[in-house]
Amino acid sequence: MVSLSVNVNKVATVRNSRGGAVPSVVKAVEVCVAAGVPGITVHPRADERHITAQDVLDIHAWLAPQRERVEYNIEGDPRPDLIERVVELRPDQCTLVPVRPGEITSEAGWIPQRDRELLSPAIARLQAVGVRVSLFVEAERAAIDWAAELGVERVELYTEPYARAYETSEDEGKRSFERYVAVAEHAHAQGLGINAGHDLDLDNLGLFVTLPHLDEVSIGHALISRALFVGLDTVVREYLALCQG
Ligand SMILES: CC(=O)[C@@H](O)[C@H](O)COP(=O)(O)O
Ligand SMILES: NCC(=O)COP(=O)(O)O
Repeated sequence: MVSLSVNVNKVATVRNSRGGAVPSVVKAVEVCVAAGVPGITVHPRADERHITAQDVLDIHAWLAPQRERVEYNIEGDPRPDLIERVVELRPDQCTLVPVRPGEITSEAGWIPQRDRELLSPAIARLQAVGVRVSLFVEAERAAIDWAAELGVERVELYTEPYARAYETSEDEGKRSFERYVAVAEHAHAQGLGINAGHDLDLDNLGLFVTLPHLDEVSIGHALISRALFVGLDTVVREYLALCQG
C-alpha cells in the first residue's frame, strides 16, 4: 500500500490571506488524521507565505501523541534555520527541496553533482538525529545516482512532468509514467526508498500509485482545492438556514 501524506500548506495560504487563525492548520491536520491519513507534510518557506515556523511547532505538538501511526514530513530547502528546527523536532522525514528565487511553487529537483556543499552537511546533521532524509529529484537516472551518492534514504520523484503529460492525454500520461517506472526500478536497485509528489490529483493518481516500489505520495494543492468544492454545498446550506431563520 502507498502511504498518503497530506500537505497542508494551502490551508495556511488561506489563513494568511487575512491574518488571524482561520482556517486553523492544526484543525486541518486533525481532520486529515481522523480521516485516516498516515502522513502530514508541510513545506515552510523562508518568507512564511503559508506555513510559518509556529505552524511547524504546533503541528509537531499536535502530532506527538499520534506519531506511532502518523508520520510528520517537513519539506524545504536546507537553509540553516530550517535544518536546526528539524534537528530539534526530529520529524520522521525531512525532504530537501531546492528553491529558485521568485518561484511560486517548486519547479525542479536537485541538479545532479551540484550543491554538494549545501546538501552533504545538512543530510549528515539530519541523519545523525535519526531523521530519514528524502531528496526531491527529477525522474532521471543521473538524479537517482546523485541521491545514492549523497547517502539519503529516499528520493521524492518530482511528478509535475507526469501531471502535465497526463493532462494532455491519458496516452501521454502513460508514456511519461513508463519513464518513472524505469527510474523507480533504478532507485530501488540502489537501495533507495521512493516517494513522489507535485500536482498529483484524483485523475492522475490512479495510474501513479501502481509505480513499483512506491512508498509515499504527498499531495496538497489538488486535495485541498477539491475539499473546498466537496464542502461548499454543506456550508452554503448552513448559512442559508441561518439567513432564512
Ligand atoms: C516539493 C513539492 O513539490 C511541494 O511541496 C511543493 O513545493 C509545495 O509547495 P508550495 O505549497 O509552496 O507550492
Ligand atoms: N511534495 C509534494 C507535496 O507535498 C504536495 O505538492 P502539491 O500536491 O501541492 O503539488
